[in-house]
Amino acid sequence: MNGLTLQDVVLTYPDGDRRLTTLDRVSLHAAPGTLTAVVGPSGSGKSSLLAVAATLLRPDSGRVLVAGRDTAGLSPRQATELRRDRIGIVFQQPNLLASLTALEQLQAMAHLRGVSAKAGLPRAERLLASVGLTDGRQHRRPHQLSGGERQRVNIARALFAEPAVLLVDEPTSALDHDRGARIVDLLAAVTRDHDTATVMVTHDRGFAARADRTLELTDGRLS
Ligand SMILES: Nc1ncnc2c1ncn2[C@@H]1O[C@H](COP(=O)(O)OP(=O)(O)OP(=O)(O)O)[C@@H](O)[C@H]1O
Repeated sequence: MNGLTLQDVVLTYPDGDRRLTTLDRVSLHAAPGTLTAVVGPSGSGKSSLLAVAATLLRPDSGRVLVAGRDTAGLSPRQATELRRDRIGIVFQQPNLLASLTALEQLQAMAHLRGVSAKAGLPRAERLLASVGLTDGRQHRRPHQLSGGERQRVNIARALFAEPAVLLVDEPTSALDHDRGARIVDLLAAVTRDHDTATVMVTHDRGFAARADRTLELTDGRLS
């Protein structure tokens, strides 16, 4: 199955001499071209869910399939390659490099993949234009951009490798309500345009309602 699939995922953390169950038999399927919001309060396991989906954490049991590929048997190197090629990740705080312009942030992604920055330029320009970064703003460094614009660069950068799966952690936390709503709408649009299986975690129900569907995470259980 394409997209992202979690089957009966259990994740525990050590907690003194016991273990704390953070994800409790979580199953979900995110199809290509759909935006799924996972909403839940602080501590419900949202970041842990994304870390497991990103193959950054290995679950205690259950399966994680990325673009149809079972991630269980992957070596660390194969998991790194899968993340680089198939998974885009948008963190809460845009972790952009302070010294690079918006365009250069994307060109650096080309470089990471063994493509020259010059060869990556047209794609970088197209992607930035598609998230609304035009009129010279693509040549600005992060401190010369607004919080919403920085998040747009972050999203464009995550799309650079044409990922099958896009994982988004609280993309609106640094933004006021209107800018946050526009970022969620942008995520819905890029999800359709790039046919990504997008999972966005948020504690904000209003933003979650703008997604194609909303799932609730409560104490590690998804419903
Ligand atoms: N490395 C860790 N070791 C032990 N416990 C952890 C670890 N990381 C998270 N936890 C615990 O797992 C639970 C879920 O944490 P998680 O960060 O996934 O929640 P969250 O829903 O993303 O919260 P928030 O909205 O506050 O970011 C919490 O009880 C947290 O204390």
